[in-house]
Amino acid sequence: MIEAVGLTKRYGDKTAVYNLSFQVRPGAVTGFLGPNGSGKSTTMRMILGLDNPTSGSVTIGGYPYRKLPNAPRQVGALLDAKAVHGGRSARNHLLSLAQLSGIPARRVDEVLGVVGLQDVAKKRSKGFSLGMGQRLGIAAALLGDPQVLLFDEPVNGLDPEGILWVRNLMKALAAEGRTVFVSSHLMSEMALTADHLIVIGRGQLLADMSVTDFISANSADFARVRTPDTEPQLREKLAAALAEAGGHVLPEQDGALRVTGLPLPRISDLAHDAGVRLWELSPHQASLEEAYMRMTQAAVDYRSTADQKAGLQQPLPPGAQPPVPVPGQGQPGWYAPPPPQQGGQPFAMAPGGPYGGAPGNGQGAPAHGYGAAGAAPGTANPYAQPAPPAQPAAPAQPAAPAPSAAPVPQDQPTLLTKKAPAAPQAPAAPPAPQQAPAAAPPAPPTSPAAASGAAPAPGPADAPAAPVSAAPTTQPEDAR
Ligand SMILES: Nc1ncnc2c1ncn2[C@@H]1O[C@H](COP(=O)(O)OP(=O)(O)OP(=O)(O)O)[C@@H](O)[C@H]1O
Repeated sequence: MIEAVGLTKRYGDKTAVYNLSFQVRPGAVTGFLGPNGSGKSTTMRMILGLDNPTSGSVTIGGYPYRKLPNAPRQVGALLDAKAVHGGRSARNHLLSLAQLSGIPARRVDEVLGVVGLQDVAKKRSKGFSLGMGQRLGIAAALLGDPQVLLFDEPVNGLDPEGILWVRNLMKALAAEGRTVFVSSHLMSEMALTADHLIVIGRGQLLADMSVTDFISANSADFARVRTPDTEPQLREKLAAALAEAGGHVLPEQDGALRVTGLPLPRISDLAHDAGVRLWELSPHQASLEEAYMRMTQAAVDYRSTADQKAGLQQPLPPGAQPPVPVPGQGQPGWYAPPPPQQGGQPFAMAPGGPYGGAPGNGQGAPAHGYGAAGAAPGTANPYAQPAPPAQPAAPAQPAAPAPSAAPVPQDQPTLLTKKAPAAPQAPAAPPAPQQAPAAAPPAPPTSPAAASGAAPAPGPADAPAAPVSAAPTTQPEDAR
């Protein structure tokens, strides 16, 4: 198990990681998510003893990495696939790492086979493609057959077959009881690979929970309802009935309606009562990408001047007028419904019809769409997954890391409530971390070293380099 307690890292006046506490448990793939510059690599470097924390600590199996007995046999990592001696062949690169750690040469050939590089084992790695380099880095991480594995963006540059292979590899490693900690920006891939998520923003913990809980906590489940394409008036009629009954209704591009706030049986009954035939009525959950975007948007440092939400925005039906952004406020029209506990009220009835009405006023007045006038916020989740236990009270917010930090209110965007963008310069304190709703399982046994009660190894100077592609990155701190 990896355990961070109050982990903080400052580079001069830059706070890269602040007061981070989490556990990464064996037997699961734990995804490590966060926007660019949020501190993921810094955290991984501290886990691997490549950077010293300014304060706090991080241990693997109860030991700081540098004091871990026989660390290269217990921990493998891929931090930077390019950190190899390009003049060496793949095999020689792995062989040199193996020799440093007392790993037998036959293991080199084994891992070359595992990552599919056996045919190019004698080729110099400087001629490798990005994906081949990633495979070599993964081979290095696997070399010591470690119980704990860290991967920083392992699928970067891999082809679809390679991505599938990495996904299956991570899952297989976790299924063997290993601790697998993997960072990625590919949400669709994380949704398929990870069991648990640790999400950070601006160096601070935003969420520590299962993937399922994360999506539920940051989006509402919804229903898709479709009426016969040939009779558009039925769609209008149903939308009005659903809104009247307290539902929140959004048009989808293909003519269907996206409905939150009403359970499926109720939608069916309302359609029946209104004399509207249905071509589709199906339950849906927002994607991890939608939930992640919703959660982290207040903690994004590097944002394109182009509309970064374009692909997530609610598409408008033909002829509908797009919502008009309120100057100085966020873009209306988030695609993912807000989570129920955020009191999401995506739509209120627009005067003048479903797509008409005044531009959003930032308080819930719609620019388009259907909805119940004055629908109660916090409408129950329509698709009735078991409600998670009440979240424990959020811990007191830590002081902002930099003196200039300006607090930004917890972002609770709804489809109509627009958020004020973060102040351009001031690093904002991210929202209070979400805790896993379910009680954390008891901590499984720690790494073999700790479990066996082995005495800590000598100090840092004696710690052998890990047989990992992290090893060559041991440049002096602050050199970047
Ligand atoms: N050696 C260093 N010296 C100064 N600042 C650093 C150093 N290393 C990291 N930082 C800063 O710390 C912050 C966190 O960087 P880090 O690389 O950990 O983020 P990240 O989450 O891994 O980002 P990405 O997703 O883009 O890889 C950034 O603002 C970065 O510029």
